[in-house]
Amino acid sequence: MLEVKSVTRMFGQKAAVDRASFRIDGPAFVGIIGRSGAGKSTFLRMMNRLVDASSGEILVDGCNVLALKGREARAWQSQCAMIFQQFNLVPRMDVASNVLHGILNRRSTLQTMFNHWPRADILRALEILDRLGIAEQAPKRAEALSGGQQQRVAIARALMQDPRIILADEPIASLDPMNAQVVMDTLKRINVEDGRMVIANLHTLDTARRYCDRVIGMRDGRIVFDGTPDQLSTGVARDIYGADASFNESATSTAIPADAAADKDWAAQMLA
Ligand SMILES: Nc1ncnc2c1ncn2[C@@H]1O[C@H](COP(=O)(O)OP(=O)(O)OP(=O)(O)O)[C@@H](O)[C@H]1O
Repeated sequence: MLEVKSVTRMFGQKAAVDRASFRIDGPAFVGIIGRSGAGKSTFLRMMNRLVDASSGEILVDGCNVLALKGREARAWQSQCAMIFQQFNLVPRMDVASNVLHGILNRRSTLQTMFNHWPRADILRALEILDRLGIAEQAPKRAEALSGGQQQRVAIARALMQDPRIILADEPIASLDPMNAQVVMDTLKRINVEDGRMVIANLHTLDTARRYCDRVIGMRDGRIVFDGTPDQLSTGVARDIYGADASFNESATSTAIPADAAADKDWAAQMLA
């Protein structure tokens, strides 16, 4: 389904992504890990066409999405929705409108100016919010929600596009461990229940091990590991992160402390 062939992005003399190649056949949950500056964001941005590649191909069902232009490129962008570390919501706008903005590019300027949304779209937005456990937040301003709730709104906005692929750039990097877990559980549900591929840049090993079917490790723009979470040993992680023998996994952990985990169900209800 997805084949990445020798994709490179140069910034001046530096290769941010250097001949990256891999293939994903089904709707897998893929984690990309690596230290800051390894090229993870640049890769996701190339997939979504926010950044142009210098060379290489990304084939989706045989079509090179890197070569698409104009309307076709925009159609591809709505097929691979992106979520970001900082949620990228409109803070003063209500939650439901933020979700509806996922399909803004399908509407006329006039409809947008008068904030007129077809009833079917509004119902679908509310349905998605309900599915993600935040329907009662729909009338509130986005800025009034917790970080975990805001990220779920961003996921709802992505789902509004009905994408085949969800690209998540450090989706939990701004969240506390409990909210991080709720957001990762949500992404996993969407992956398993809907069969949508998820590719997430993650900065913590334990999250990659827990949620991913496949982990890709990047270092200095190159893919230096591509395997299952089981194969992601401490030694392999040390190579990916370029750390010496003192490498400490817990430094990259988002594990929830035991007493907090006991409160998880209660917290999940409170967060919903
Ligand atoms: N617009 C740009 N102009 C110049 N260099 C850039 C640009 N964007 C990224 N880079 C460089 O490309 C390299 C890869 O950056 P990228 O943001 O993709 O890494 P990352 O693994 O996502 O890191 P982080 O986790 O910190 O976001 C870095 O050296 C970065 O400085």
